[in-house]
Amino acid sequence: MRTVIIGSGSWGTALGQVLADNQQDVIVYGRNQAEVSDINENHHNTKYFKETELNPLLTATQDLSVVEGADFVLLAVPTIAIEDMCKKIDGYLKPNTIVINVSKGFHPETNERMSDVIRRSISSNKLSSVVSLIGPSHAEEVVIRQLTTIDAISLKMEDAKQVQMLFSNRYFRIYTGSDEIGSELGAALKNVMAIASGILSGLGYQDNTRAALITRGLQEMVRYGTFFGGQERTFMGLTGIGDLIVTCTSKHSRNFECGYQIGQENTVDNFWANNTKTVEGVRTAKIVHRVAEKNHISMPICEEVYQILYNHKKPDTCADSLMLRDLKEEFR
Ligand SMILES: NC(=O)C1=CN([C@@H]2O[C@H](COP(=O)(O)OP(=O)(O)OC[C@H]3O[C@@H](n4cnc5c(N)ncnc54)[C@H](OP(=O)(O)O)[C@@H]3O)[C@@H](O)[C@H]2O)C=CC1
Ligand SMILES: O=C(CO)COP(=O)(O)O
Repeated sequence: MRTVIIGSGSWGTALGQVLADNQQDVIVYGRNQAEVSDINENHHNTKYFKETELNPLLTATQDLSVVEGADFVLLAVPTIAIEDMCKKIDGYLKPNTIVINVSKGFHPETNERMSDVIRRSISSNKLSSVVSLIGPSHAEEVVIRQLTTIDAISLKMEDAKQVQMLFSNRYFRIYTGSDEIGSELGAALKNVMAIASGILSGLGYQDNTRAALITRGLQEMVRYGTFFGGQERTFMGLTGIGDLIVTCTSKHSRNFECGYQIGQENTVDNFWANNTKTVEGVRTAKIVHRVAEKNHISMPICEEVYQILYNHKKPDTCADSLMLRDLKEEFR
């Protein structure tokens, strides 16, 4: 069985190494010459992992035709690039390919979940199913083989099980599930909560505040996710509370880091001027704002993040906005 990973960034490289550790036939496609050479010649991906030495069995290429004949194709590019990438690889795919999604967020214009984008953008005869591999998993820790557990979610359980077998090993354990809506919505929304958690930390708020944020953030995720058909119990698992905890509390989270900078500087201006990293929660906040408003879903924390990011609301006024809200506005 052959796997091609599309994207030589942090997550593509770390997941490639898991498969190399499992002695699977795997290769990473990257558009960036420096990253590809670094992997092939130095067994490093210095841009993302500094000194960490990669498994020498992991190789990379800049030739997209490598996708031809692959049994598994894993898309490790940001949400904004998924549709375009699916269209580029479609011609190379063989029938019944399992496409693995790891991106967390929505299509920037249509608001679709990633599995829907992939199903729409790849010819149906080429696709066995989409399996989303999501859960609490910072690439920086997976690449140094920290114990990690995530979910393989698919509408086709036999494909989820194949992905489970492919990736599982002594430091990387995969569980399976079928609640695609609840899992993908949880993984997308937790990024907005991680920005909120970073903002509050940057403003100087401590442990009580973070616990409140995580708990009330989870309530918002459940409210939003169940409105669209996700199952409440999914949010108590790895793609919900698990991913929420890891990103709201970790220095590795780019969403947390983005929020932290905004909170410390008490303005969003430098973030907009200088950010070059993949911070998925920023666009997700805008989509959640639009969708929640249209459907009358109460999302007070997400709304504050949106107001800070897009309407220049001062971060230090947001605590009052949340804490002094009408007490009658109480959702369990
Ligand atoms: N990093 C992590 O710990 C985790 C990430 N994820 C999710 O995985 C997804 C990918 O993130 P991650 O690997 O971290 O991101 P990175 O920014 O580390 O890497 C993104 C990769 O995609 C490439 N890329 C970016 N834009 C395009 C494009 N338009 N066309 C083709 N290639 C493109 C980049 O190339 P270049 O270097 O040339 O810009 C880079 O190789 C995100 O949705 C993220 O939320 C999920 C779990 C963990
Ligand atoms: O999703 C992640 C870990 O599970 C990565 O989080 P960030 O995108 O915030 O770095």
